[in-house]
Parts: sequence; structure tokens; C-alpha cells
Amino acid sequence: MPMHLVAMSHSPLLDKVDVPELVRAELEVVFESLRKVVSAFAPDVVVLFTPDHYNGFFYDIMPPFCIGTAAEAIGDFESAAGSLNVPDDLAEELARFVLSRDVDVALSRAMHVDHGAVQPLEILFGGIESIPVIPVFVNGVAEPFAPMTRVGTLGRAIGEFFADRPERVLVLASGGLSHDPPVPQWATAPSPLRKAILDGRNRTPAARAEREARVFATARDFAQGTATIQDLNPSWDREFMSLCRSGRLEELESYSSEQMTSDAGHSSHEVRTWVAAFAAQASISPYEIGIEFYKPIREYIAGFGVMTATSSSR
Ligand SMILES: O=C(O)/C=C/c1cccc(O)c1O
Ligand SMILES: [Fe+2]
Repeated sequence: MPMHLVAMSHSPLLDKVDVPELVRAELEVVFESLRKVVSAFAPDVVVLFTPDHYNGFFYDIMPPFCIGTAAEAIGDFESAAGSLNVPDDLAEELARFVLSRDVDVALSRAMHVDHGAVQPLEILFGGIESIPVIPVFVNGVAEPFAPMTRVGTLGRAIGEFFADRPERVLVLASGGLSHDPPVPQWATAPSPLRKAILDGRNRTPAARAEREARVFATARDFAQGTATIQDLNPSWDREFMSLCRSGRLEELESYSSEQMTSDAGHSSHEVRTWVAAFAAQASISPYEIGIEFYKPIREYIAGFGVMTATSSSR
């Protein structure tokens, strides 16, 4: 029953490229505060709402949502690689419950996850092994997307599953806010890239290095103002966070996919993880916001946001 929420952007460029010292220091203060909050809450299990960047999920079969009963981190961008500590029986029970609530969630007994899942675990827990984690994939890069209402329904079903259970649950959302990194798009990708996002599992080291180099080059150009990717949209980000803060989730659930892409970039759909997490938290009880941070950081190609929330009835 006790539930706490952390929602945070990620970027594979974090700690890998230079940012002004003040920005780095501000982020470190925020991350340290998050660690304190999480350690005080002492979760038994993390429900990790995570997107993927064509490392675990591909167009040969792209579910809108998937719960993992086992997961392996692939170690892209030097993130931690290896097995996540997934409580398989609990994850399967969760999947059965969510299905019983009319959400057609997929189940994976061998999910592959990337920096999107791993980075927040590394920041909050120092790695991927120390804390039991149920990974919940929420598609945030591969069109077509589920309507936002379904994302809310998924989150509420997950919240309801835990409402009568004893575990202390940290719902952790990874991704967002406005950003448009060079993740390939089916509609515009040339044929070798289409193949990579169709069924590009187990990429060769050379292919992985090429892809990562493209992201670094784009980040450098973006920081210098010469990249062709869509700009960050701080006002969109602030409005999104303000709706999370005030609990007006029905307004978030009325966002249209097309508008999200055009206002805030192709990868803005990663905020779906936030909507699922806030819907889970709201289904337990009204909540209050704790930590809140926002900064557009072009060097990281990210409108970088962090929020925490917990029951206001505590
Ligand atoms: O290329 C990728 O796999 C992802 C890059 C990226 C860059 C910046 C912010 C993000 O959320 C990303 O996933
Ligand atoms: Fe991402």
C-alpha cells in the first residue's frame, strides 16, 4: 500500500559530455535529494515505467505496454549490463491483474532493457542488482502510439494491484520531457536503419558504436546551435509538469500523439511513463509533490525534469 513516486528524465549523455559546472552541480544536488527521499521511503520493490530505444523492442512486434518477469540490461552508452533483480512471481501476478482490468499488456519472460531503464536505477540505487524491480515497458519512441487515456488506465490498474498489498512500492518513471534525439523513425529511416529498428537485436559492437557516435555528434551540434533536430520546448515541459503537480491527469490523458510530436519532439512520448506513474500514485490516494526540478539542457538533448510525489494522507 505505501507508494512513492519518482519521475525523472534520462539522457545517455549524462556524465559523458561537458555541461556548465553550475548545471552539473545543480543536478548532483537534485540526485542526492532523490537518493535521500528514496532511502527514507525504503521501498520493497520498484515498478519501473521505462521506454526503450530499439534495443529491446522492435517493429517485428511492438507492444504498447509490456511487463517483464525477467530482464537483462544491454549496457548501451556504458550503462550497467546484466540481469535486473525481477521478482518474477509478483511481476506475473501484476500482469494477470492488469489484464483482468481490460488492459492488453504484453508479458516478457526475457525483456531486454537499455539506458532508459538502467540510468535511474544507477542514480538512485547505485546499480541494477540491489533492488527488486518490475520493469514495465511503455512505448515512447515507435509510432503509432496508444492513446494517452490507455496509458492512464495502465497506471491505475498497476496502482490498484498494489493498493491492498503490503509492499512498499516506488513507482519510477524514466524519460521525457521535450526532446528529439536522433532515434530513427520508421517513416523517414533509410533502408539499413529500417532493418535495425525492425529486428536489430544483438547489434554488433561496431553498429552500436556508430549509433552512439551519432547521438554524441548531434548533442554537440545541438549545444552549438547547428543541429537540425527539433528544439526543446521549456514552456511545454513546464505545462506538463504543472498538470502532474496539480493532479489534472485527465488533461494529460487528452494529449494527442500528433500534437505531442509537433510541440515537443519525437521522444516527448517518453512522458507516457510519467503519466502511467502519476496515474498509479493517484489511484492509491491524493498525492503531494516533494522534489521538483526542471532545466532545459541542450548538451544532454533533454528538457530535464524531476518530480517526486507521495500520498498526502500519510
Ligand atoms: O539514441 C538513443 O538510444 C537515445 C538517445 C537519447 C538522447 C537524449 C535523451 C534521451 O532520452 C535519449 O534516449
Ligand atoms: Fe530516451
